Amino acid sequence: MSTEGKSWGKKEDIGDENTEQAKFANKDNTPGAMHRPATKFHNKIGSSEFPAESNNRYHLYVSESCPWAHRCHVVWRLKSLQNIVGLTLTGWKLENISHTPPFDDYHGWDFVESGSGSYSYSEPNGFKFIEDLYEKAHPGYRQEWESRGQRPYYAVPVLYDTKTEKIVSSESAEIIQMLNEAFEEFAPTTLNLEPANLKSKMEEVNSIVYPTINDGVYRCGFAGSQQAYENAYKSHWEGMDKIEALLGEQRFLTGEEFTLSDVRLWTTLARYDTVYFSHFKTNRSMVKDMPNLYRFLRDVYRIEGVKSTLNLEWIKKHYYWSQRMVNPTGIWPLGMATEDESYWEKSDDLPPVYTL
Ligand SMILES: N[C@@H](CCC(=O)N[C@@H](CS)C(=O)NCC(=O)O)C(=O)O
Repeated sequence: MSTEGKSWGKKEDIGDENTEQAKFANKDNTPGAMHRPATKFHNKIGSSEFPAESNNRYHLYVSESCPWAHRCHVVWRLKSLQNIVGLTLTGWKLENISHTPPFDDYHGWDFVESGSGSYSYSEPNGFKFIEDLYEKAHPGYRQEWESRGQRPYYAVPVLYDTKTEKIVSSESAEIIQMLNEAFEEFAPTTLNLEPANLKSKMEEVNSIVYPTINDGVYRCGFAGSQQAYENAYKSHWEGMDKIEALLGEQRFLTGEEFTLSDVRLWTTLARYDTVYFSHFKTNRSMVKDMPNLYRFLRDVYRIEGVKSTLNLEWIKKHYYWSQRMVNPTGIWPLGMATEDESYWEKSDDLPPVYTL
């Protein structure tokens, strides 16, 4: 049976903006290669429509399961924006994902069972599903996708403006930059995760990490043909080996300083041994068997605040249960090494980089 064409996304959805998807788009033309659709909203905090303000005018919607959204949660926490930018964690399910119409039963992330963690979260803007947010901010959003025969892309993270009821951005790479710098005048920390002198090095490592690792694991897992999977797997492991070697020479991706690039790598690695190794068939090695990646994983985990953003149970349930095109039974596995605390903390770890 041919599985051709059952992968996610079409090449023409990549968009022509200067976004990550466009810059690092999957160049594989093999039928069945995955092409992540472009996110639609790319406004900036600090513009006349969206001036920097505190008091939760802006609200961040993230899923604890999603690695892109997790980036934002980590930066929000490290920048101590708890009383400045609101936060809602979605539930873990994405129900009724389908690649073929009709898409009527697909509503995206829900707020029925809200996120876990040591502080409480709520959905203050009256949305039941993330679909409600997208439709409120951009009426006709569903229709725009359905008219092209596609499932509406209800991506998280979303940075939402409660005043204008518009989406500022739905692109994690841009949201983490804004969280890092746009609320500086209100933020109780001087931590800068994108120092000017490291920007070009950051871009250099992002250009490896995004296509081969962050999106790379999805290119393996969502491949719709054997050939597309094999191409994605090869490129993924070229990237992993490069980063393993780099982290053998220095503590973080750009040297000794922890930056947004490290956050971006970390949220993928944190899911690796639980999910990607088996569910996405990236199974050459586990992170725990790659000494430098594993050291990095544990090192970042020990930065104060990071641990509280990691919800492994919801990560596991989300992928294995929601992605029925990959795992039709929806059964999630038991017995993960990552569920043991000793996986994350070892006595010979380096001292934490930051204590907030
Ligand atoms: N380029 C986006 C990717 C976000 C993304 O694809 N999020 C997935 C979850 S991992 C999502 O929300 N999917 C919902 C959908 O496909 O409707 C970003 O980095 O923010």
